Amino acid sequence: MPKVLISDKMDPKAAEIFRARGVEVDEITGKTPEELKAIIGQYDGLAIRSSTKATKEILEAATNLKVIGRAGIGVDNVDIPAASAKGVVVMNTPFGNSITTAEHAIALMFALARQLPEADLSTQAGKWEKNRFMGVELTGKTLGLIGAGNIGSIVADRAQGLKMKVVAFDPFLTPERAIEMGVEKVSLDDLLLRADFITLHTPLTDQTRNILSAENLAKTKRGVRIINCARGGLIDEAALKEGLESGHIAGAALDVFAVEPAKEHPLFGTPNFVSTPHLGASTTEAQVNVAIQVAEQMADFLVSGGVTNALNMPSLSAEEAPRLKPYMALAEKLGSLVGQLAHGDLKNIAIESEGAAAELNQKPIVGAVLAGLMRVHSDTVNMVNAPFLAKERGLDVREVRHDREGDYHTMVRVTVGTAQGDRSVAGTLFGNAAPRLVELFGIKVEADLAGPMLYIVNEDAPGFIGRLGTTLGEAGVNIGTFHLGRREAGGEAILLLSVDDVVSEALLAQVRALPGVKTAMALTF
Ligand SMILES: NC(=O)C1=CN([C@@H]2O[C@H](COP(=O)(O)OP(=O)(O)OC[C@H]3O[C@@H](n4cnc5c(N)ncnc54)[C@H](O)[C@@H]3O)[C@@H](O)[C@H]2O)C=CC1
Ligand SMILES: O=C(O)C(=O)COP(=O)(O)O
Repeated sequence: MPKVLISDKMDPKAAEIFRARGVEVDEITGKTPEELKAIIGQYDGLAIRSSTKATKEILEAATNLKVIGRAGIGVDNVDIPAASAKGVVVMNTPFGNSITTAEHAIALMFALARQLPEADLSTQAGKWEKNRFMGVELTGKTLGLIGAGNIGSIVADRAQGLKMKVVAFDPFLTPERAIEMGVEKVSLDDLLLRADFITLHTPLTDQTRNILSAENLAKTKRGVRIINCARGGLIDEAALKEGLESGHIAGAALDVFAVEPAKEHPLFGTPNFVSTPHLGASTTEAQVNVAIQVAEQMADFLVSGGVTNALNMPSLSAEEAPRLKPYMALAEKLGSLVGQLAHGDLKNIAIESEGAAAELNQKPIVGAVLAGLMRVHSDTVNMVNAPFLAKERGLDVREVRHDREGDYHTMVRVTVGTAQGDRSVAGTLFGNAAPRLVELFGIKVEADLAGPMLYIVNEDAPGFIGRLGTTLGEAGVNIGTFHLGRREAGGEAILLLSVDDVVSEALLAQVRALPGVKTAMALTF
């Protein structure tokens, strides 16, 4: 039974769902990194919010871990490259708390416009300072949106309801989407110059870190009010404090800080500064949403291999997973075969499907081919990290789905571009289940790809098979299966033998020395 650790406070629905789906679950929150490291090895899944940091060190200790589920959106607390390198799927719940977070940004905007926290404090202190708190209207003001994704677009919609003009800076925002959202797409400089309020809604990445730097804050309009419900680290906090103190910035509201928990902070006590302790996602509705979603997604993956909302792997529904499983085995074997046979740098790879295979989700098939191919270079490659490694190596990957009916009811073909030209292998499923190689470099063969194998290209001539059998027999190598293919009689022949033990280099040298042998290689599957 798979076992999951919930290491951050989560709605009880998550544990309920895990148990109902046959997943064992422990809820242990508040552990230090050292304590987490000591126990993580027992778990197949780790369910987190923003407090747990899934660092490289934690991942190294996570010897059984298959999936990390983030009950929320931001995954900057997960070392995704390290997880990918270890073949751990990382999932989030991209929509469950977006309305709630957008509403928090709007709430903070009002808090700044009308100085609500200070007014509340003063009133409850019995001061009745009616003349101290002079606010500003939102109607007619310009809201500068940095990041116009899910949350940013909900904020834009609500702000338009408040009759604000919204300008947005987001390099990935298309002009069409900007029109649909009713916002004006602008440059960052333009936004800084024009916005009365600025709200941040980007993930924390190398590109967004310090996006409101001291230099950029200096470009803002005098009297600007700034809201950050995205991530600490997007704003230079020291420069923000200076701006508030000089009066250039009329107000700032932070829900997030560069270092959390922020129990002490230079900004605390600064005039016109409002803060909340990372409450953006903290509503009953959002927490129920993300708890249900993360548990369903993780259980799908651990129980049936379904993949939803993964950040480092293509999606695969729980219904598709069983049908795709034999195809993934076939794809991986074909990838492995070309990886072992093709020499030198591969520049491109095409994965073609026809018949029943063409009707399936191609992404997992492509992922499995790449995993097979890349595993030749590294043991730690799997479906999760293979596409990243392929990209890193500059491999151009193409997927093609054919409508045509071929010789087989289902077929997957893998073609790699090598210095010697294109090399292609193809396979089918017997009985919709058993992977079988049917074509190797243009020659029809029929072979299982399993265990240690010997691959030989030779000139088709009488007596060769006998001599090969004797050589292997004398070396004590037992032949399991024997597959022969040739282009034409007397031409080039291909032999694929499954053998009981890995063929040694010394024996390979003997095989290569047999008359007519052009190539001899040991393969493993
Ligand atoms: N305070 C809280 O409790 C919560 C905070 N968040 C934070 O909000 C962030 C945004 O969430 P979503 O809108 O759902 O994400 P999203 O992925 O839908 O949108 C992010 C947007 O940022 C844009 N972006 C990326 N790089 C950019 C750059 N260099 N400059 C400008 N824009 C850039 C993207 O194009 C995208 O449109 C999350 O990554 C998370 O860190 C999310 C939920 C709760
Ligand atoms: O979903 C997000 O990105 C959040 O920042 C919410 O964080 P939390 O789950 O409340 O710790």
